[in-house]
Amino acid sequence: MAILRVALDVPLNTLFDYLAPDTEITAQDVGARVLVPFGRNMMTGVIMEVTAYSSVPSPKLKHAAHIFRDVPPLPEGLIALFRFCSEYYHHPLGEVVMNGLPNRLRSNKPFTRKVPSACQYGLTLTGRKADTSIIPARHIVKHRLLARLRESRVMSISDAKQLSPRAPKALNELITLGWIEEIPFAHPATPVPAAQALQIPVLTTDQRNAVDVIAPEIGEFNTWLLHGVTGSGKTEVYLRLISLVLRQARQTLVLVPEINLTPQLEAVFRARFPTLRLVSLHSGLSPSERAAGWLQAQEGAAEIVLGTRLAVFTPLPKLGLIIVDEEQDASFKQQDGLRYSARDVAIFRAKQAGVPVILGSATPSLESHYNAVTGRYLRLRLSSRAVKNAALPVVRCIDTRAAKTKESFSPPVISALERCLALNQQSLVFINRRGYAPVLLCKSCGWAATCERCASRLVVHLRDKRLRCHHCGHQERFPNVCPECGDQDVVPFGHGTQRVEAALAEYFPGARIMRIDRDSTSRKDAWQHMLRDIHEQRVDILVGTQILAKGHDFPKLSLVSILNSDASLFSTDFRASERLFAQLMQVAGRAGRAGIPGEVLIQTEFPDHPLYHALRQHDYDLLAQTLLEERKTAGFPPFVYQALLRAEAPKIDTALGFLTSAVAVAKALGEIEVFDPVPAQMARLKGMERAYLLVQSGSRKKLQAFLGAWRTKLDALPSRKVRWTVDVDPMDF
Ligand SMILES: Nc1ncnc2c1ncn2[C@@H]1O[C@H](COP(=O)(O)OP(=O)(O)OP(=O)(O)O)[C@@H](O)[C@H]1O
Ligand SMILES: [Zn+2]
Repeated sequence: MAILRVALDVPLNTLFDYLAPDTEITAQDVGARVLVPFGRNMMTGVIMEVTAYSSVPSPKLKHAAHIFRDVPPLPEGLIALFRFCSEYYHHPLGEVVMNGLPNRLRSNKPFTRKVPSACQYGLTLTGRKADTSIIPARHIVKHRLLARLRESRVMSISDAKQLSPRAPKALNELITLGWIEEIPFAHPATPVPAAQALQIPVLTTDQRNAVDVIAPEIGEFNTWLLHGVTGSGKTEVYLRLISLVLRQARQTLVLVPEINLTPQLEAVFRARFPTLRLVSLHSGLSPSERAAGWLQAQEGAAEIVLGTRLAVFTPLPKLGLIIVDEEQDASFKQQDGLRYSARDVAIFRAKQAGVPVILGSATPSLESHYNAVTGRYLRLRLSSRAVKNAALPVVRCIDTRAAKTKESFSPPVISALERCLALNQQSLVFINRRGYAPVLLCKSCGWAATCERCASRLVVHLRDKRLRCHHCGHQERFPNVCPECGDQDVVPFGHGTQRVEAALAEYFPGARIMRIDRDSTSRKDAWQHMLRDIHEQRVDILVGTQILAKGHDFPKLSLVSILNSDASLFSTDFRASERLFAQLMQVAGRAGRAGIPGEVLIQTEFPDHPLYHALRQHDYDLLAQTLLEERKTAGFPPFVYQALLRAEAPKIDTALGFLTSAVAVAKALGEIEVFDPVPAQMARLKGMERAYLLVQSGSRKKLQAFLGAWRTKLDALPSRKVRWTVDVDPMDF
């Protein structure tokens, strides 16, 4: 009887053998989900191999209970991708595979497909060209449907029923005729910016060049770095390339760092390709929506899959192109479980499929920049703004040692905001801290409210009178008196978005102010409404965190004020400068994108810092070169390859003890640089004490070989009460 080798969601680096439940097992069943007994429970896994032999003695082998044939098995390419991730990230294969599936497909129940309620109809190419007079005039409903579709391009079933109760029947007949097709995807509620909806712009010279260089190579693997200044029209380059891929009837995968960027991009794609079949995949979907989108991708029906990092594991049988927008963004890296970088997995995937991958950014990561310098990636530049007469904004530093701030605002920033209001233009105030104030302090004894489960301060949320931990979500009521000394003088200290919003309301009572951070956008659809209000100019001043910093295109926005970013200038994290620069360049890049001159004001006590200097000059290359030299001297990535062994335990000594044994094992394996175990920067998180151990090498191959051998030894170490994981190419320490 055939043996199934099954991947299960358990932290053991092995597959599990089961006897097949029936005799009709073939190699075709590789990739199918299967229900198996595991311990005392039943679990759903994925069949990775079908073989004739097992090393498990046959009396011990159990029968698998059931093979799900409700959806097609995972394609070979996806299984290969999972294997690659398991090997490269040294993470158990079963967890990798199951983590890559939508939740609904991980459950022990078969998947039943709901007919998508938001099904849409559109004209096919034949339908668009057809001579409607061949349909008899008495078929009024059909004529009405066709006329309506010529006008609005798509309609839902309820739109159709409004035309006539007989519309569903007429639609079906037109589908049979090949004039109309079903587009089983919901359309966004986001407004399409009018200019984009109507006309296709003439490419700028830089855009033309980028398209002309990439287009002939569209059938081949290459990593392209599309390095274009903010507002240079990278999206238009994507659109032109996507249209080539659509013509070949192949699929495009588009990855963005933030869920908030999906509606805008989705609207742009739909405006350009009205009958496009697009699915969005991100964490904001219900489990069945996500599973439905995933299956449409797997069936090849979705022409574009647009999503956040998890979308990199979508099955795409006809993959033709991958785009990673804002490739430098840290949110492409998963920070728990399988700690993968969606950008790096995307590159592997493109290579595997023999298709190009485009990394787009105004501020490429130093790794990608270095890869372009050394020729591993092919760089294309877009060096000016795309819109006629739009120039990069003027960036100025306001020295707050001279221009003292009041409630976060210096006089020059206040006057600039005033001018902007008077001109009826929009402005953006950037502060990278949500909540009202980052700390609650007792002025009498110096007590500060801290989280009981994390090594962090509690953030003051004044509106709901609560203190919140931004790391674990813990909340508590506001104390009326200091719990330490009983004094009543407990006050919020420092500034967050809510406090800045309140201060602005005092400064400008007549202005329409909108705060945009994770708190204000958490309600479903909130962001869509906010976007519309911004586009339709029902907002004067935006106050926001990094959510607002990247990717957005708000034509009426002319002023960006950055309130306080000095703290990151002197961080101990070697990536801090790179990140700060990217973030500020991105946020500055929101100003003056559509021809109104843009201005950026940075409040700082260190106006002479090289980072601000580079920012004023819009000189990415200069800063990148300086940072690369620093990294080279210090022996940091991209000149070395790193991995962290992370350990957590209820007591820090337990975690450090485990890591100390790991050091001994590592040193015995040799040929690798091994550092001392240290407590993590956030030493306590969610009640666990955390520490890590860094290993690195100048050769990725050597590091990989070492990690393979090390892992096996680590598995054998006593590790009671310790949870540990390997983090390859770590981003945070
Ligand atoms: N060839 C063109 N002619 C005129 N306008 C254009 C052209 N290409 C793009 N645009 C417009 O330029 C604006 C900026 O484009 P886009 O948002 O793609 O920039 P970007 O390169 O992605 O910038 P960022 O990195 O800041 O997100 C958009 O409003 C877009 O419609
Ligand atoms: Zn906490």
